Amino acid sequence: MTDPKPYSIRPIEGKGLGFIATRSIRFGELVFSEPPLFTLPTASQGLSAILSALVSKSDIQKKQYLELTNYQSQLHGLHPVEGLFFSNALPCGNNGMGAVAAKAGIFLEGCRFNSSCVPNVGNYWNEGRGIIEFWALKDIEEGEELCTFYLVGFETRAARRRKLRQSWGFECHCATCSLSGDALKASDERRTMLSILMEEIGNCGNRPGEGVKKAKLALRLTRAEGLAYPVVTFSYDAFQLCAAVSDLEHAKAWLREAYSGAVHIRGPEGAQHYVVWLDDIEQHPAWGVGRQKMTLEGPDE
Ligand SMILES: C[S@@+](CC[C@H](N)C(=O)[O-])C[C@H]1O[C@@H](n2cnc3c(N)ncnc32)[C@H](O)[C@@H]1O
Repeated sequence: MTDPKPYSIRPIEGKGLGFIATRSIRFGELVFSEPPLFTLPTASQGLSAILSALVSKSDIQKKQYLELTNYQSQLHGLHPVEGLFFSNALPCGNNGMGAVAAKAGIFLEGCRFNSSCVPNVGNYWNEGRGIIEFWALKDIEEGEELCTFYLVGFETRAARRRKLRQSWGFECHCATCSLSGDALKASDERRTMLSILMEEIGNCGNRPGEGVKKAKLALRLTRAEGLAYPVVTFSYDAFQLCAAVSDLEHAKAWLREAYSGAVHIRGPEGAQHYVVWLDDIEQHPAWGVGRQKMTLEGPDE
């Protein structure tokens, strides 16, 4: 029988432990899922709450917790048990929506993912099942390291490296951070532009045509940068702009695009939010809010 896990967790030079693909993994495949050892609400993650959560765990689980990587204690002078929590806890909720998750959890395997600024794996908290899922964000070859992205948003290499150094204590040498010369300049420019576009699209409610054009540019830049997860956000933005001016054909096309992106990076359950509107777009809260009827643009072929 073949090992159902498409990865092994092993030492990676300069990074401690990490995930290595033990076979090729397809874009959109579930790499694995895991229940938390425990979760804690964002508002109550102090030492006593962590100790209370650990008290009911088995000796093996406590040992595994204590064996996780702790860089926060040294960086911020925290008690080891607290440092371990803040070094490893993953957000449980508000997946990719920008807001702070309501809780964070410890996952004895999932906390071993290292970071890359061009991640090939994305984490998704499945609230209904109470598990975290890790989805392949691109085709991955056997032997490749599987990495998530510790940051959110779009920043230049200098800004990303500064944050990763300050918060996680390492210097990032991922494929994007290792670029130099014109290639690095182009990557930094794309990410800076993506950050500007993200804000501008949000302010385009009264200029929907301009907003959709900006979303299309953002999608081209996103793909050029090798990022999968922003496709859903920008497609959904374009959908809402089309829905606001009652452009059914293009609203539908954009919603399909957002749904297909979400299925790949969060699986069918995680994409439900998008599919529920497909047959009933006129019921979406954005439908017709612009009052004026207009015909905008659909996604690029
Ligand atoms: C949540 S842990 C990830 C798993 C960790 N490698 C381990 O052995 O448990 C975060 C730590 O992993 C290391 N790390 C993560 N991504 C890295 C990267 N791209 N390069 C070097 N070290 C990295 C850093 O030490 C960081 O503080």
